[in-house]
Amino acid sequence: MTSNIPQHPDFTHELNRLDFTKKYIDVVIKTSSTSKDQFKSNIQEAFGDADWLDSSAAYTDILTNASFFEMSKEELESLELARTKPYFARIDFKGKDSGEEERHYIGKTSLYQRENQEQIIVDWRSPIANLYYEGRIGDVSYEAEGETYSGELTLKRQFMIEEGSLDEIRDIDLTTTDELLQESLAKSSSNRLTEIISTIQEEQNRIIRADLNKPIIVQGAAGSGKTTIALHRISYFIYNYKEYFDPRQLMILAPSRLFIDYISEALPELGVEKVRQTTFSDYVMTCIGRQLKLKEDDKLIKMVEEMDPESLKAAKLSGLKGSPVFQKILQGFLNEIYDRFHPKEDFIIDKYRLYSKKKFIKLLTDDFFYLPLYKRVEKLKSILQEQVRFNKKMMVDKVEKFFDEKIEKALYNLKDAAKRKDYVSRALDRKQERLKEIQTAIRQGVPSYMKQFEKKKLLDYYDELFSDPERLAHLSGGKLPLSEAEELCRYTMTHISKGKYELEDLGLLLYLQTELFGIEKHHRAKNVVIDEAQDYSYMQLASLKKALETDMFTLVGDLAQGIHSYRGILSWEQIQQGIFPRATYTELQKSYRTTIEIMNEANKLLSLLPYQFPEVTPVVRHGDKPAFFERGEGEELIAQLSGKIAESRKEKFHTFAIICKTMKDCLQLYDWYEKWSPDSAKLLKEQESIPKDKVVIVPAYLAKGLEFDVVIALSLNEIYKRENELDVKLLYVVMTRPLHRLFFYGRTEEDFLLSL
Ligand SMILES: Nc1ncnc2c1ncn2[C@@H]1O[C@H](COP(=O)(O)OP(=O)(O)OP(=O)(O)O)[C@@H](O)[C@H]1O
Repeated sequence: MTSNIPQHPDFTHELNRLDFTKKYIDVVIKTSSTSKDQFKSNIQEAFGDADWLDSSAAYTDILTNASFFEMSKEELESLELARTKPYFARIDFKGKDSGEEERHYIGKTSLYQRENQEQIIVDWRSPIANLYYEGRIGDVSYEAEGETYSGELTLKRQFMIEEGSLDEIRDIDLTTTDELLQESLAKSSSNRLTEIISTIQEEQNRIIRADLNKPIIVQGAAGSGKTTIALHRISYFIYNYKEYFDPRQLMILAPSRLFIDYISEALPELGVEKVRQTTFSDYVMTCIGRQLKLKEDDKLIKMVEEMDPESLKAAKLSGLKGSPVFQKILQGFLNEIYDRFHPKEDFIIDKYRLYSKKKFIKLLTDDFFYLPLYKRVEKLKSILQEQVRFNKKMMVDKVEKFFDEKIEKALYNLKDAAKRKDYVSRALDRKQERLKEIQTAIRQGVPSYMKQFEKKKLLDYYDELFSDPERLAHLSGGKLPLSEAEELCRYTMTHISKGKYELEDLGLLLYLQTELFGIEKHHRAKNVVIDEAQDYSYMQLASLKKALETDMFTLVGDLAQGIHSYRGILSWEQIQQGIFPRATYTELQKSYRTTIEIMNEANKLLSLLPYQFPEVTPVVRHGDKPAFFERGEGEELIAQLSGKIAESRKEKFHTFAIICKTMKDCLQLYDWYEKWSPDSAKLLKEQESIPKDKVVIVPAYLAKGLEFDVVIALSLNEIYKRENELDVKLLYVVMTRPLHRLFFYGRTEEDFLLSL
């Protein structure tokens, strides 16, 4: 790698190029906000004093071929964002066939010179930009629109551009060991996901650009960039499919609203702000069309705080509702419901058989089976209505004809006038009666036939499912013992009878909703990204796939951080085999977030977990070793913490979190903060945004997925126990949150399973 700045021989050339690009962007922005007639004078104004361009062909081109600008609002917005840093890299590629050397400047968005269609900036998501991420100097190839282009990569150059001015140029070979990455990682966090487009690594790039028509499962170590990659993959997807998909058809499922808030700032930068962002529970409620009261999800908290056997039991029971056995149970349950929709009689109106039950059942179980049950029934109802409409005239005509003929005959045959009159009058009455009868039969035929079918609501069916343990055990085909079924029914009925549901119920409700009533089309996303996927249960994922009618999922997660594993995923294999057989499985073991010293400590915890993952490899970046301090109480502790934070602020760190094992400890600490250092800390509860200027106090289970410059792991009343898997996972989460510094404050090192 060379980095001789600013003496780099091309520095002036690149400076001019940057100047040209910036001015061109200005013209584009200005022109589109004024009018096309203004274009020429804008150009002259912008480039008038640029003597380096005077003689260049590009300048003449611009002036002579001024053409109409058509930019969408989105294009314009991204161009405005790109003004201060139009590109970050350049690659030179010499095509084998053409033999010509092409220069490509890679940035966040593309920009064409409208006059000659030459690219001024190439989008990072374009096929050729892949060479920047994957290619090394020498022979390379890339694919675009099904064709392979071979050639030689002769230059790979990075630009350090800040606020529109070129600071430095570096020619590199591999992106993996570049200084740009080191510098980017060394920066302090502003609590938000940072921009990584210029430093995306090869293994990450492969996931971002992996086949967009296939699901992908990523097991990634803490800090390996899962969240970041997931967002970039969406951005890549949008770029590639912008003509086919509206971004609103894509969906990000985040673990909490707090997390959505955390990622939301990164979204517009990537052009993915229109993507639907929601949580699993909000999404299910949208699909079922009603707001359910959710039982407080306190199982994890109780398990952590009290270790009480009741919570353990509850967790186990709820966990069952997420396990694959429930797919079997639900399918059996649905089959029983379907059977109840087999009519007992043919559809007869008056004495006419308009539709046979056999045909009805065939349509129900065969031709229309692709539809949700109640939609099938609706369809059948309209078929019957159609039959009635079609035969109505015939039925009425027949009655009329019958009586008219009778009357005619009487008029002709009966000689006695009085008798004839009497007969005719009775026949006319009878005719009216029959016509009335038949009209009523016509009107009521369909509704009364349909009455034989139940009309229940989703929640009624859910009640039904958990009201009979014997049936539940039977439906499981022996996989759920009766004793467990009894416990599960009792447990579930206790809360649903009060109108309250727990997260574990939602997956099953979504499944039933899909099969019985269907999901409205506009709620169905075409492509779904799930972050922290390890916390999803098998049934949640199976239901989502069914509801969305697609397997186009990007699942990213880390089993080592699976603190909800009582209900979550135990192995990716099971998910791949059972739900996403087309999925590609990838592992990321490199961690970008934290320093070697911190990662080495966190890695020690992995050996206490039952997974066979290799140790996480931190990207080479050093920092201070994590340190332990014996803590004081009350005012003394607050003084200790404030001192440490002030010290860190001097090191130019901006974001600080004190992470306790439990909310109880957090509350205690927050109390002390309020008393001894009011207004300097913020206690983070679910669904709040993260303040940038305060020290954040947060329990471990809520800190998952977040990152801070400096993390203080604090133990007041709660310690982490080696023998408890959940404790180890929680501590692992805590220790992998910091970017730069990690401190422990407690009574003894062993309380944090440390031997520093
Ligand atoms: N290629 C990269 N270049 C620069 N920074 C990167 C790169 N990859 C990841 N990072 C940074 O590493 C940090 C961790 O990324 P991210 O939060 O996406 O990881 P994660 O795998 O989701 O972590 P966790 O499992 O802890 O939630 C972020 O600060 C991110 O900006």
